[in-house]
Amino acid sequence: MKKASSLSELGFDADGASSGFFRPVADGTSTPTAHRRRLTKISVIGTGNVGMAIAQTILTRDLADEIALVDALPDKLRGEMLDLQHAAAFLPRTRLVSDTDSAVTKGSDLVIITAGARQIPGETRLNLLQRNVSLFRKIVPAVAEHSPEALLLIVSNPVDILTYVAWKLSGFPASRVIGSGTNLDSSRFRFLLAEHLDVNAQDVQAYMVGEHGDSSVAVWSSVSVAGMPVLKSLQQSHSSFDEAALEGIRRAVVDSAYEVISLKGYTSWAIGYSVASLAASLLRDQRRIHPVSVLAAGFHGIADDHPVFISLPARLGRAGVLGVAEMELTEEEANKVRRSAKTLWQNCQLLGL
Ligand SMILES: NC(=O)C1=CN([C@@H]2O[C@H](COP(=O)(O)OP(=O)(O)OC[C@H]3O[C@@H](n4cnc5c(N)ncnc54)[C@H](O)[C@@H]3O)[C@@H](O)[C@H]2O)C=CC1
Ligand SMILES: CC(=O)C(=O)O
Repeated sequence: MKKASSLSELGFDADGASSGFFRPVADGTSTPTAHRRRLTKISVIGTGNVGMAIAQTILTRDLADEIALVDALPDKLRGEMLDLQHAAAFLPRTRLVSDTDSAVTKGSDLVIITAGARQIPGETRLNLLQRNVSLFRKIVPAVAEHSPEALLLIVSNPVDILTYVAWKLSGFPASRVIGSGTNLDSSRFRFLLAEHLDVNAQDVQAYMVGEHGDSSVAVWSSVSVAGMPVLKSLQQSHSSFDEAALEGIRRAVVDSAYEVISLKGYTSWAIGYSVASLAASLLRDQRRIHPVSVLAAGFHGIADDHPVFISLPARLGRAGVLGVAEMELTEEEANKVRRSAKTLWQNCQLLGL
């Protein structure tokens, strides 16, 4: 049975401020609507494991005045909203709304899409393509209509292809359509290196670029700690850091997602933090550099007429992607990025968008 979740649903005055508990100052200027600043609204489409980890992290980081949640399952959706609302006494004030109708997202500054099928153990991200493209055909045009000025942040997998799909279906400029990409893979890479070097992962500069998935590329040539190139010193001190060892570490980064999925059924906490950090950089105009999925045509020899989204380090701010770093890659690294881009581009062409 649906129970009321607010006093107004129980028939009480909708506006507590008019209850007589507070009165405007004598000249009447302190009404509840006076000097209202523009509020920041974030919408999360899909309130499964990933969507809720993102919503929860955004709440604790105080990134939005309003969060709108959308899912196809009404009971689960309402349950998730209420559960978060009940933490109100411990969190910054954030209005939470939810609906199965994406009209609830109207006027969003940032729309994060996590809806869709996820991998079962052993499945690759690319296996999800057809199911999730069908969902995106329903979701993206509607959210774009409700929030024509929003930034779109895509998380559902395969994230690079779905970012392309969202770009096409929304009609938004590429600077406002971003895939969470290898921001997460790069954190996994930094974690492994930080453990080995016994330093804080935040002090390890290291990027995974290319596809968020099996063909992601570890940019060893750019790994540094305290401004010192890590690869050179590792190779000088341990002869075991040969090509095979480096590929083994890259593979460990890729496999870490599969391991978590085989152990708990899905990944959620790390992607929650990853996406919240992207939301902060975007909405707070931080101009931080994140490896995210961006329109990469023309970079690293990817053909200008191959519109494909893959991860490269990008400068993010309130307008979205403010620029893509012209990162120095070795010839081998650039070749791998081009190969990934070609495979993803071929997949995108088959969609006929
Ligand atoms: N890019 C990345 O780094 C990561 C991406 N993912 C991807 O995120 C996606 C979600 O994963 P989980 O949350 O674990 O899955 P989940 O199954 O827990 O949640 C998916 C949610 O989407 C909802 N949904 C389905 N159709 C919908 C529609 N038309 N409108 C609104 N909601 C709808 C479902 O009801 C469900 O609640 C998957 O595609 C997964 O592969 C997961 C982790 C990391
Ligand atoms: C599932 C997924 O894409 C990840 O955790 O990397």
